[in-house]
Amino acid sequence: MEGLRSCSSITTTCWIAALICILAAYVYHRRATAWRVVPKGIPWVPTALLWNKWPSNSYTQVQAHLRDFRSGTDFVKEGYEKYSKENKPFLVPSFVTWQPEAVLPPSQIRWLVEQPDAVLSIDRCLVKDLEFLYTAPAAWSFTRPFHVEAINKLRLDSLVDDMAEEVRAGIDQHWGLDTEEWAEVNIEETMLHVLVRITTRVFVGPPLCHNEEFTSAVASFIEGLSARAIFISLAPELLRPLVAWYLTRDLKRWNGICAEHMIPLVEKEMLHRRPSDQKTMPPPKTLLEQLSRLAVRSTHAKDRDAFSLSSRLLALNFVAVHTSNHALINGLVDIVSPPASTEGVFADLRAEAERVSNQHQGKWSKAAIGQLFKIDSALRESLRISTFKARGVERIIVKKGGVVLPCGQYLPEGTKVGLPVLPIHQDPEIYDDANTYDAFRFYRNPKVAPAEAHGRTESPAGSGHVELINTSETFLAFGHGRHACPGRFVAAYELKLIIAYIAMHYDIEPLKLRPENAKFSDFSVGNMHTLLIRRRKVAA
Ligand code: HEM
Repeated sequence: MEGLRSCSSITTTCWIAALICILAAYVYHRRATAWRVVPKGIPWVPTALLWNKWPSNSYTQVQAHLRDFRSGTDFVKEGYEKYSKENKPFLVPSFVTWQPEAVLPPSQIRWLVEQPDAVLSIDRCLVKDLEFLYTAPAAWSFTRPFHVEAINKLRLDSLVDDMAEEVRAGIDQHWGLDTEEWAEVNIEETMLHVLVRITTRVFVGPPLCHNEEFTSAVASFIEGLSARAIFISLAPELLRPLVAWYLTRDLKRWNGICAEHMIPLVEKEMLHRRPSDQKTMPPPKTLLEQLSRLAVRSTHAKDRDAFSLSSRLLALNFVAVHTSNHALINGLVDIVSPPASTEGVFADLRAEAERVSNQHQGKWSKAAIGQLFKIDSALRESLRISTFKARGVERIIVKKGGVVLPCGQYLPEGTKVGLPVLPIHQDPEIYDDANTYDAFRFYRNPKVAPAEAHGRTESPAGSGHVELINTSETFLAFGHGRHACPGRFVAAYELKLIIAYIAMHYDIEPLKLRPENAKFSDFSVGNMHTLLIRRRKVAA
């Protein structure tokens, strides 16, 4: 009897413990998913799901997020035609973050980019999309995002020589010097290493940028981060810390290797660049020097932490190389595929690069790069038509109580908002023959897009050339407004130098068809594209 009673009291205790665990898990889950805000009163795209229902309940929302994996870009295009043209926002699912996004119409671009950070936050968005709190936690331990200021302050004219040297050494190494045999190269893999070379040269300078242990840790971190971020965001909230701990072990190791190399440099910089020293010191050249100089001015210990600064530099390396690599893969493929390949675009770019290089005695400078108008246009056109993400200029509403859009729609705090970037870039009402890659569209056509008049720079021929780095409401590859990509000037220099070098020194077998990119959610990325290349004999 006594035994039975104690057995039943153990069972009761187990039940109570289980109930407490379930309740705790439920509370944790509710709190952890609270950021996934679903605003009310906005139409969803896709409009037709199973049983023709909008994603109005959890089950149909899960379906929508799953369908986004295959059709994310189509959803944005569908919503653009159906709602954006009527100046209305629409809601799309996301397989990557599982947070719906309110896509605002073009008529609200100005409103979006003019909102202060206390209303719409780009940082919250970046941190969530790349799961930076798990993938690069120390990089976000700061009170002020002065890395943007540091990038803006880079004196690129003093870095052109260094960048050109890395372009030459990197491409020679990865594409080879064989002038007899054609070789097959994977653009993504080879260009990643070239871009890591250039970026580390700009970020940390020599000799560290030539240290193999350091650069291979940087490359591994860059290659490994995105996929891990996606897997972490797919994990159930409850298991996420555990999954993230497991998946980020290598990222932490690579971060540690990089930190070991960077911390002594950061500390040395900070030692020598106290505010009182700064007037007498030569201007900083690398991003590490810029960042350290801004860090010592901060009154917050967090901002001056050397490990956090080195992690921030590594995270920036990821942002810089990852985006530039997509731009470069698409740029190269667009240039050597029809219609550009049948129009002799590559030969035109070669002629321009050789002419400009000869005019400047083979020495690249800010002025010389500024004369590569056709290369500039070919790259901008590729970013227009082959934008690697269909939605962009994304922000999270951080204002307590939410915001009211210019159309009167209320969006609660925590809602993610963005713009239909790809549909705008491919809208025939904005760009003539919008679905065709027209390499010299921005070089020759002064009426390319009326809204782009702002910030336009004229080419010597007065052709109304619109520069790669110009952002506008109709060209959003670098975002637009206050948070437009601060690294686009660096990117423009490196991409133009790379295309010029390739055009001058390599033949590329034209492709018969533009190879398809890999598409998932609203992403469209290079799909291990390969090229047949051969070193030219004639080039000096
Ligand atoms: C072709 C190459 C690149 C592309 C297409 C690109 C694109 C973008 C885009 C679309 C944004 C978001 C803008 C917005 O939401 O308004 C952005 C932000 C940013 N980019 Fe780039 N980027 C490129 C290269 C770089 C490079 C080389 C660097 C660093 C040197 C860099 C650093 C950043 C930073 C720090 C931000 C955040 C800006 C902020 O918080 O205000 N990017 N970039």
